[in-house]
Amino acid sequence: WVYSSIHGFNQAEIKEKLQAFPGGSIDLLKQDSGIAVLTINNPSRMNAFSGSMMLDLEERVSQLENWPEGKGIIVQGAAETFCSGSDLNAVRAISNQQDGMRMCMFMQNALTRLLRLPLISVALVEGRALGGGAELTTACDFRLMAAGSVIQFVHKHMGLVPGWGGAARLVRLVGSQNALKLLGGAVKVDPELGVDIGLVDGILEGHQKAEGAATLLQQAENWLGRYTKGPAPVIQAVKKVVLSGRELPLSEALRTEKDVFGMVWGAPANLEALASKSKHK
Ligand SMILES: CC[C@H](C(=O)O)C(=O)SCCNC(=O)CCNC(=O)[C@H](O)C(C)(C)COP(=O)(O)OP(=O)(O)OC[C@H]1O[C@@H](n2cnc3c(N)ncnc32)[C@H](O)[C@@H]1OP(=O)(O)O
Repeated sequence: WVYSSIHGFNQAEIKEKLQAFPGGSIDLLKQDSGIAVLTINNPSRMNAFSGSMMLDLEERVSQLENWPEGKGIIVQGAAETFCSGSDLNAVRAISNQQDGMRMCMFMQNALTRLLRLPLISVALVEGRALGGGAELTTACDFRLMAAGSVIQFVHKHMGLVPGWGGAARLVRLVGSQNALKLLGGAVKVDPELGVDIGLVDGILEGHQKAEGAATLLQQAENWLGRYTKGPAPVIQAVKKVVLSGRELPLSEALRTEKDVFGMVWGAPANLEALASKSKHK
């Protein structure tokens, strides 16, 4: 949690406020494969985040934090587009300073927890990821884009900067020079540019409803499968050591790595591998 009561954050207050802006949902499907699919679902508003969807997101993240069998997660939008950011109707209604700050802290908490899940996460971007939708993509470990899709931090055009943690994460992903260009120019990032600057990890062909070919979701699952093959405790351990290396100062990251190592050392997957005398040819 980035913000709690010691930062003057009153979660109950903002939850009550957000509840007043209903519409859409965040749908979670946990699969036996250990890969979950999280769908941003508000197609009549290009999957914009209503207030109740922000609450839904936090609830879904809590469910994923308690999923021992989980290994990975794909975040996608419904109806062939990703997410057009905050619902502008809600934004207009809470455009005062106090509510804006509360919403910002709530979403930073939720997206930070999403990124910190012990699961390998992929944003599957089809169509547009705008404003808060672009920020959401940075709260995943990887981004895959369908041909013809766009990620755009449109905040400058709204007289804003990212507030859901998207700027801080973007700098870490693409460096400060590229981040400044993307935010300062509200640049439309297509898949090729995304790959070029290191924001995007793969380009997918086809559509969600592709006939006779792998759907985008199947392609994303195949892509992710390379990294989630193996027992859940080991995959979760991999994510934890990378996360601590990414977020913590070196000494703290090393101590965390020791603790995580302690959890896999002598555990069933380790003993099985030792017994099988495996060769890594
Ligand atoms: C920037 C900070 C903030 C944050 O980080 O919290 C935000 O995210 S603010 C939101 C930023 N996003 C936008 O400003 C998107 C504005 N919308 C568009 O640019 C277009 O609608 C677009 C490009 C997403 C789609 O254009 P297209 O021509 O394909 O479709 P329509 O414009 O007809 O859209 C269909 C329908 O969706 C409604 N819509 C789209 N985005 C939003 C939104 N963010 N909030 C509320 N409603 C949205 C749009 O108004 C249309 O509704 P209709 O009733 O049919 O007019």
